[in-house]
Amino acid sequence: MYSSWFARMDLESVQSESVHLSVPTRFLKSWIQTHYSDRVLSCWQAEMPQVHRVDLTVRTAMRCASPAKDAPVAAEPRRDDGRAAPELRATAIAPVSATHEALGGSPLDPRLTFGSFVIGRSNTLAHAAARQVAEGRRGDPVMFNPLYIHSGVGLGKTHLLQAVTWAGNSGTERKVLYLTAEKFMYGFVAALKSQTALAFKEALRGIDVLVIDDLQFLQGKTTQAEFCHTLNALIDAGRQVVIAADRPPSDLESLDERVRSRLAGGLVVEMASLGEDLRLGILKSRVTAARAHHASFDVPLPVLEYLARTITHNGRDLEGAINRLLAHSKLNAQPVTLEMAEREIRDLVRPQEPKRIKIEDIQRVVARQYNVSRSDLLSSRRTANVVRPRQVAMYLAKTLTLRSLPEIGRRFGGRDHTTVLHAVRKIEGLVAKDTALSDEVELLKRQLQE
Ligand SMILES: Nc1ncnc2c1ncn2[C@@H]1O[C@H](COP(=O)(O)OP(=O)(O)OP(=O)(O)O)[C@@H](O)[C@H]1O
Repeated sequence: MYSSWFARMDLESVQSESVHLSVPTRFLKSWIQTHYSDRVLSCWQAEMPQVHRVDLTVRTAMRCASPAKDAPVAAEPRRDDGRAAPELRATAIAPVSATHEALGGSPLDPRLTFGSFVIGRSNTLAHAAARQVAEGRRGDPVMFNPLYIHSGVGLGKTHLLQAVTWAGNSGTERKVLYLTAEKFMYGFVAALKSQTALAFKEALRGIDVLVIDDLQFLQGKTTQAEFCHTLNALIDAGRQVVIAADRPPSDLESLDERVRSRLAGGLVVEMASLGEDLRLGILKSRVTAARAHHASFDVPLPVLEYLARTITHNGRDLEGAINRLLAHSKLNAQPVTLEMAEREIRDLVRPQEPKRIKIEDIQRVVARQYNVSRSDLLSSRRTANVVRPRQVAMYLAKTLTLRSLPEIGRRFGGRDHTTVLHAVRKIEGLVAKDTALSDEVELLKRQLQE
């Protein structure tokens, strides 16, 4: 705890009755103020009884500006509208990739650049934040740290993170390292085994931007602790950290509470599912990319519109659909028609995925139904008018979400998992014999699933 919260605290000055301390980030400042201000003051008073106040401020965390300040950061040529030109120049790919590999990063796909990333309503903010990070220069103040992007499967997280890496590494000034969480774990475990863990840590801390993909796969206490230290060390030194995962930080159940709050302390951006316009844009850009190698390949607009309307799931299925049409038209030497498209992509058209229900939604809907407040549900009050709605809400949380009993307990005011289990069993039993309650629960389920 000391090294997480206090190791980077500095003493700025001591006046007669007050002490001035500083920490490198706003997050650390607010955490220490909320959780430790009284203890810090009493520690001072034990040494210097005349001290009555401890002031805590954020000191600017900047690295020394590099002499190569004017060097261009992104090799991607820009259009008037500020977007990058369609493809990263082929000549830029080899050296960037080589630099990245020399740093021990995970492999990069040369197609995943800002140029090929299509912007739509669901990803505008994530894209703008990623772009800002990629264009930052060594020594610039870091605006949001960490930048945390989350979304469901196949909605463009990896694409965006790799785009940051390509663009960031295309200048000579900064080193951007892209690692999947698995590669991070593997790197750390291998370093421990070969007793080079120190060198591994130093190498990580020597980079300007650390990009970690699929954080939900980070496992193991030691690796997590190491990840936490790396995160703290990088952020405190004014370096940028970018993270992607399939859920928000608060839902990363296997991670330590401190890591979760640190992750939530930067900018957290959700990318929602791809809208129809965005799907059409992605399909068009895929066709354009395919035509670079297969000039005769053409997909009429009505076919693209049909695909955008029917393949709603994720970007990977859109890519798969274009690949199939390409393969079919090449192998059979036939033009792409609507009929052929319908036949080829039949299995990619999936039924609508059930809506992902959040525990907060359940608490809100149940509180409204029973005319209590959400804080009543989370409180320790045990009056009948609160106990039953709370049990119903816990029951719904267990049946409508994938959350575990301990996680549900935590989200209901820090209750034990046995309390949740008791509530679930109680409502299950009542629903079986009490039709009024059974109807009520059914109604709540419907409201939540709408
Ligand atoms: N906005 C977009 N513009 C262009 N391509 C996109 C976009 N969003 C997704 N894609 C494409 O969809 C496919 C899946 O995207 P990606 O691998 O980035 O998803 P992900 O969110 O990282 O998925 P996972 O959760 O499985 O890691 C890729 O081929 C990607 O290029």
